[in-house]
Amino acid sequence: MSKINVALLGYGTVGKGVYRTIESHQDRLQRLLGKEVKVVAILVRNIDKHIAPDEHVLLTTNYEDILSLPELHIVIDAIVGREPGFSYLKKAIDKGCHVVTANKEMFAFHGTELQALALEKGVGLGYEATVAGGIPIIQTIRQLLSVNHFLGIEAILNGTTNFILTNMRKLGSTFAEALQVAKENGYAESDPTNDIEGYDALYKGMVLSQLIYGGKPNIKSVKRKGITHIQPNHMKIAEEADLRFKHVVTLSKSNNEIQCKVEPVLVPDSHPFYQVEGVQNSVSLATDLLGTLQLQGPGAGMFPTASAILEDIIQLENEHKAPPAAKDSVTDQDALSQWVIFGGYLESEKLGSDIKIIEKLDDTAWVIEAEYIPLGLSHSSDVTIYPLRGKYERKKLPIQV
Ligand SMILES: NC(=O)C1=CN([C@@H]2O[C@H](COP(=O)(O)OP(=O)(O)OC[C@H]3O[C@@H](n4cnc5c(N)ncnc54)[C@H](OP(=O)(O)O)[C@@H]3O)[C@@H](O)[C@H]2O)C=CC1
Ligand SMILES: N[C@@H](CC=O)C(=O)O
Repeated sequence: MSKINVALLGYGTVGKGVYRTIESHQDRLQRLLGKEVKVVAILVRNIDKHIAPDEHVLLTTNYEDILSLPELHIVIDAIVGREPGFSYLKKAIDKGCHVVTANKEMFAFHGTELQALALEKGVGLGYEATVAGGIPIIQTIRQLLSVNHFLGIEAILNGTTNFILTNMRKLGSTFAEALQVAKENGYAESDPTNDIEGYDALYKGMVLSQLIYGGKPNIKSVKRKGITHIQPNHMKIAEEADLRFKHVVTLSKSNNEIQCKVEPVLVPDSHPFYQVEGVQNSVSLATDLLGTLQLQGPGAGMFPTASAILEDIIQLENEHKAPPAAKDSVTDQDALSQWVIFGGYLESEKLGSDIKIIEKLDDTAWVIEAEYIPLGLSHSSDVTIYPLRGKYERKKLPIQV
């Protein structure tokens, strides 16, 4: 069985989650892709902290070792920060690899350039894991965008802050205690300032903005506030009035300007975010046709993030499947098996024995079935041939020519 060779950049919470999921879901992946998916190399920063999970996996701190692998198909970015992630993915795309990233900071700033490069090189680029952890938000928005116009988004996009707010309120934890558990659970960024001061949520908002509005908000005009100043006694008073603190990203566009806010807000028990607890994220998408769609699910952590990355791998592998091998035949219609021929008088000698007449529609129109249309017929000036999509159901008895 042929293989899809994968390199993992980063072997922390996300990298390990991806490795383990590829191992545990190998049979399923093989059924879906018809190929074995194999992690062949892992890049880390500090090699002394790690052991290769398998003797056949190259564990290295040198990206060039990975780029020089002769057979490499997919590079997954699960490292931290804008650089070196951006440069690494550019090199992977240049080499002809598909790339998948979970690195939202890098993608928020360099996503458009990477997408253009991937398009130019004919490779795939997946970034489902950059926003809202395991929620398939990127796919959902892409699908909706084909018909809907987006009026705005309201979302809880950071699992760590929602987890901290929940634990402080429900368990009476201090801020520091709740953050410590979020770190231990693998939810927090390697520098948790990104979570608690709202940078991570802002990066995710930027990724969504680029997808929905084709541009990003002006960073200088974005109101970004974290959760560090929320006082426990304010939480208590709010709770008694059935109000809860939620850290919310709001995205909209008016007068051709994209507005983005990241801030703690209070929601009443009638609001959909009221029950969004712990590491959950929630995204409320307001559209012109569908109305408002609400998605909710785990926003951080090892396996929800691995799920998003694996979804990307499956999708881009299927999108970039090699086309079926060309036949020796002569027209570009040869993948089709049925055609409708209009015009002229169809003579059996013109057709040849490989062509079956399915039905005569009238004196000048015929439904036929064949592997391909012979050149003589397709170049004949008195006939027009249309490929038939789907399977034609015969209405009358077949007619002999
Ligand atoms: N944790 C989560 O729930 C989610 C995280 N993400 C994103 O995924 C990425 C990874 O997150 P996470 O796994 O939590 O982070 P971790 O801190 O757990 O792991 C980061 C890994 O990347 C490696 N690394 C970092 N910088 C470099 C570098 N310059 N060169 C080589 N290796 C490097 C580290 O190596 P070493 O171990 O040697 O230090 C480590 O193995 C981040 O961009 C994050 O924002 C996205 C969605 C969810
Ligand atoms: N630190 C992030 C991880 C996922 O993106 C979060 O808590 O949401």
